[in-house]
Amino acid sequence: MASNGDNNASAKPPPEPSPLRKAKFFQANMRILVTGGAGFIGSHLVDRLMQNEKNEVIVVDNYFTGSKDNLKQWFGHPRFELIRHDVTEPLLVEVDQIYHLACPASPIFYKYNPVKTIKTNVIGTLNMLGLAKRVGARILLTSTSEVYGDPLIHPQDESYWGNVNPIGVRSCYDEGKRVAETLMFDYHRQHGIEIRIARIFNTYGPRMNIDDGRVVSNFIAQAIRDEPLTVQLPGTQTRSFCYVSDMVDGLIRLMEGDNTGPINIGNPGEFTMLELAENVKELINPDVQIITVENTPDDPRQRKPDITKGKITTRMGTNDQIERWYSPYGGRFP
Ligand SMILES: NC(=O)c1ccc[n+]([C@@H]2O[C@H](COP(=O)([O-])OP(=O)(O)OC[C@H]3O[C@@H](n4cnc5c(N)ncnc54)[C@H](O)[C@@H]3O)[C@@H](O)[C@H]2O)c1
Ligand SMILES: O=c1ccn([C@@H]2O[C@H](COP(=O)(O)OP(=O)(O)O[C@H]3OC[C@@H](O)[C@H](O)[C@H]3O)[C@@H](O)[C@H]2O)c(=O)[nH]1
Repeated sequence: MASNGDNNASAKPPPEPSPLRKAKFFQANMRILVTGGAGFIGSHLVDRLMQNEKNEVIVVDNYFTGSKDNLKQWFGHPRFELIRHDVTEPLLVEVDQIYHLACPASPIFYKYNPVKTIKTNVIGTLNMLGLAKRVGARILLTSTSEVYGDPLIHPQDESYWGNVNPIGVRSCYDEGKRVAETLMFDYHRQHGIEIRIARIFNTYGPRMNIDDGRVVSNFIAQAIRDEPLTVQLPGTQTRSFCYVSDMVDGLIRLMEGDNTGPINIGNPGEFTMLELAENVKELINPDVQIITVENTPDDPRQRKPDITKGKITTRMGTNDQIERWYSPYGGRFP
């Protein structure tokens, strides 16, 4: 009987490992979980992550405000998985990074079921931190400029602790995100979890739901439908709008960098809501009317990010034009 050694003498040598392994920039494959990945920002983030062939992407979403349609380009792709799951329930998947976005973002949606919103922020973030701890993953939370509430300093930098009503109709979201940030830092200090916190400022772009209720999509939808643009009183309140691709750049750079945050990510170009309405009117429908309507309680009167810290960690976008968004989005209107 021939020995194993005799057999091997005529066998081919094993194949060489891929030359990529010896390359200077070789990285092992990365499995990345994106919660809320069927939503507006999440689906753009997934698109960008999928462009890197070393990434496998798992999306979990309960489709409250998101849609499978936002991800249909990835259905059937071998590096992509989509799971219907509510983050208020525990989840076990083996991943290296977690982008934790799951949470309704538009005020009309987060106020619709406030108890669910706070559960999503608190229990959802606890579950994702538990997962990060168990599998040793780095986790990034998409927090918000709303942690500054109705800010008493302007522009807002990360050292400001905010001016938030703890019992108001926006508190389920604002205070929910503040607790989520607390949980992130407690897991970091107590369990050594690698954390990243992005404080996102108002973001706009394609795939915002037409009935989303946020101001940019509202005004553009109204202008296209020839309905009056509804400026909520007083109209002098300000926001600073960031285009979604710049936001995604910032989030990925924050995840890949060394800074835990919190880091403001946004565009410091600041507009009053009246100015925004006039801008949309001029660009889309010069004949449309602008009217003023009642506002909702606790609406922040001014908001503009100080992005000094973010510039070091991420690359901020320029002051984008509405047209840049309007043309790809226009095709989706009825
Ligand atoms: N868009 C902005 O201007 C803005 C500003 C500040 C912070 N953020 C944060 O960024 C994240 C994404 O915002 P967006 O604008 O893409 O909102 P979005 O509403 O379009 O997306 C949120 C996604 O989370 C999903 N989701 C909600 N609750 C869930 C739950 N319990 N379990 C699983 N999935 C759930 C929704 O179905 C949706 O797909 C949110 O965390 C939001 O708080 C957004
Ligand atoms: O039709 C409208 C809608 C809104 N507005 C005004 O536009 C401003 C912006 O309102 P939006 O609903 O777009 O968004 P907000 O800035 O209140 O909250 C937003 O900011 C932080 C994020 O975390 C939230 O997810 C996001 O929705 C508010 O002052 C509001 O009063 C109008 O004037 N007309």
